[in-house]
Amino acid sequence: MHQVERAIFDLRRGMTVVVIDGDTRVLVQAIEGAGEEAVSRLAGLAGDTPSLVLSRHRLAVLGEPDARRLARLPLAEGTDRQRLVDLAFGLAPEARIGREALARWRRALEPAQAADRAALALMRRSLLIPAALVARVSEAEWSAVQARLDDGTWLAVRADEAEQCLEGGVGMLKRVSEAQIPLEDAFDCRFILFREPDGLREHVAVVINEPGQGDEAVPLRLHSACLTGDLFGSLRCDCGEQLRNAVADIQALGGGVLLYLAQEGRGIGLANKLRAYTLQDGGLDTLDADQVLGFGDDERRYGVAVDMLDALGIRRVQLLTNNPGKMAALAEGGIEVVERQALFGSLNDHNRRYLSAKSERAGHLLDAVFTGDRDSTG
Ligand SMILES: Nc1nc2c(ncn2[C@@H]2O[C@H](COP(=O)(O)OP(=O)(O)OP(=O)(O)O)[C@@H](O)[C@H]2O)c(=O)[nH]1
Ligand SMILES: [Zn+2]
Repeated sequence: MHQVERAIFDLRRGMTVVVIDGDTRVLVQAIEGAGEEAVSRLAGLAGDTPSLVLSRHRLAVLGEPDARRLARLPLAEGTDRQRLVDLAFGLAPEARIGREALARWRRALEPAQAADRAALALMRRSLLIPAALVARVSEAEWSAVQARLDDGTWLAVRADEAEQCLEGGVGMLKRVSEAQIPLEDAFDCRFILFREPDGLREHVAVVINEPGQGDEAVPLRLHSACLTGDLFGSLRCDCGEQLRNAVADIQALGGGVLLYLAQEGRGIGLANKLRAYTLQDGGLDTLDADQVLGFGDDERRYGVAVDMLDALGIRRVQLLTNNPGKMAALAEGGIEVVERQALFGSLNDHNRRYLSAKSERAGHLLDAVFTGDRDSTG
């Protein structure tokens, strides 16, 4: 897996990576940051016309009615950067590209192969826009490509290994360091840092009052990182308030655990969350904005949370959340969710639309926020 992690750094820097699947060798480049000449440059290096690998969410935005899987869109020679953006993550593709032309693009779609799936997995793990420029290396160009691999200019990764990178080595989380950190609302707190084996993400368990000694369900909060809300008190969401309320609630319950998970922007990363905010300012809601960028409603996975609970010896929990998806994910991971306790922030003019989309479209249990009955639990 070592090569995969290095490939992620290369892709984030805008470099080309080679994905190998048996006899198929594919040059891969992130769409984000691709220059004006990216398509013709990659065509020259590979000796073949590049394609664009798009997620099923983005394909649905392009009007593909039956988009269940990712697919590969062969690009015309000389496709410029603006057209790449129009296809990969731009707003209103039909208006930009034209109805007929877009239908032609859709008819040209080809099923994705292992190297294409690998390319998209690498983009997601890299927290880049989930679209990849790919080009099959021709026989004629293979020796030139091989020379760049041999001299260390480029890296090669195996498609099957790259495809697995989204799992991030679940089950191999490293417990790295810890310290006592008294908080305003909970004096006896221990912060324990866990690192994913590929070194890309770190998560923190905040253990309040050393719970989990008996059979009692442990009060637990899973909190996904939100830099803007947690740190700056952004009014666009309710995260900062939820974070502080969770600490106070766990303290009031006698102690428990807060897992602070590196899942910024429901797993799409801060760069993409800021892009999504700008799309929301143009009229989209929180879910549609993510879809325009090629993401699903919620890109989070909770395997690391289950691993952290395992490391802390916690099997039964009282979960502080309004999100049924978190309860289901823990149950799937073998953690018994004995009870749920609601946890609210305040409603304001800036987060009303965000919270109503979560309530109406994503099934979050937020009725009490809108009726003002903030004490209710479910
Ligand atoms: N993509 C995206 N992410 C957002 C937006 N607003 C907030 N977030 C992220 O949404 C996540 C919210 O995390 P949580 O509060 O733990 O989870 P939740 O799904 O709201 O569920 P509960 O709070 O447990 O009820 C954080 O990662 C935020 O960064 C948005 O408009 N778009
Ligand atoms: Zn937030």
